[in-house]
Amino acid sequence: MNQYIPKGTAKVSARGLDVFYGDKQALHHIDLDIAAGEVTALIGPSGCGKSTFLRCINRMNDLVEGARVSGTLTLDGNDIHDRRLDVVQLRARVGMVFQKPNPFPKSIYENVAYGPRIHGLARDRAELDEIVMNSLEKAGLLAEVESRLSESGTSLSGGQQQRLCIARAIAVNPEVILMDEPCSALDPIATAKVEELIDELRDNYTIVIVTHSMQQAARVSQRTAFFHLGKLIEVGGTEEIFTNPCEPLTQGYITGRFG
Ligand SMILES: Nc1ncnc2c1ncn2[C@@H]1O[C@H](COP(=O)(O)OP(=O)(O)OP(=O)(O)O)[C@@H](O)[C@H]1O
Repeated sequence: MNQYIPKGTAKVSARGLDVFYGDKQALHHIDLDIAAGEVTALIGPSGCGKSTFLRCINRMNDLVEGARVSGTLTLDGNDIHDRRLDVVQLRARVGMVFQKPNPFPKSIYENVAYGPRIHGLARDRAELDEIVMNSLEKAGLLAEVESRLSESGTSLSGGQQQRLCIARAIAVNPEVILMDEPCSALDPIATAKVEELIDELRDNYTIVIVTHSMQQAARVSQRTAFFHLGKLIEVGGTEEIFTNPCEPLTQGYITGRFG
C-alpha cells in the first residue's frame, strides 16, 4: 500500500484504529499519519468511514451511544484516549466545523467570544474584543460583519455563517481543525471563499477535511487518504493520488467507476 509517513513527527497518528457502532465495525485497523501544516483530505464512497475517522480525532464518537474505539490515536505523540486527558481541552486543541453551518442563536460577536470566555483566554473585555476581531479577520469575515457584530449569527448568509463557524473554531487557538464536508451546503461562490480560507489557514493549523468532491480535495489538500468499506486503501500526495494511484480501487473511485 502507498503509506504516507510525514517527514517530521506526525501531528495526529492512528495505529490499528478500529471503530465499532454496536456490532458493526465501521473502521478496520487504520494506520494513518497526519502532518502538521498540511491539509489532508479524506475521500471515499458514502459510508466508508471518513466522518467516523474524523470524529475520533476530537473524541466526538464518545457522544455516540454504542460506539467503541480501539487501537491508538495520538496528538503530538500523546494518546487521546488517556484517561487523564481532559476532553474539553482536547476539543479546544482540535476544533471542528460541520457540514451545515451551525452558529449559536446569539450575536455574531458572542458566537466567537463564547469559546475564549469559557476557556478563560481573555483577562478583560479589551482582550476578548481583540480575540474576536482577530478570529473574524483570519476567517476572512471581518470586513463583512464589522458594523453588525451585535446582529444574530443566523442572520448571515450560509457562506458567511460557515466562515463564522470557522472564526468560532479559531478563537480558542486550536492546533488542528477538522472539517466535515464544510462546503456541501454552500453555493459555488461561498465554496470558493471557504476553500481560499482553508488554503490560508494551513500555514498555522493542521487541517483534516472530509469531502465528497474530488475536485475540492484536489484544490485544497496536499495529502489525500482514500477509504473504502471502513479500510484505508491508500494515502499519498494529492496530485499522485489523483494522477497515478497505486491501488486499483483508488483508480476506480477517482475515475468515477463507483462511488
Ligand atoms: N451513530 C452511528 N450509529 C451506527 N452506525 C453508524 C453511526 N455513524 C455511522 N455509522 C455507520 O458507520 C459507517 C461509516 O459511517 P461514516 O458516517 O463514518 O461514513 P462516511 O464515509 O463519512 O459517509 P458519508 O460520506 O455518507 O458521510 C456506515 O456504515 C454508517 O452507517
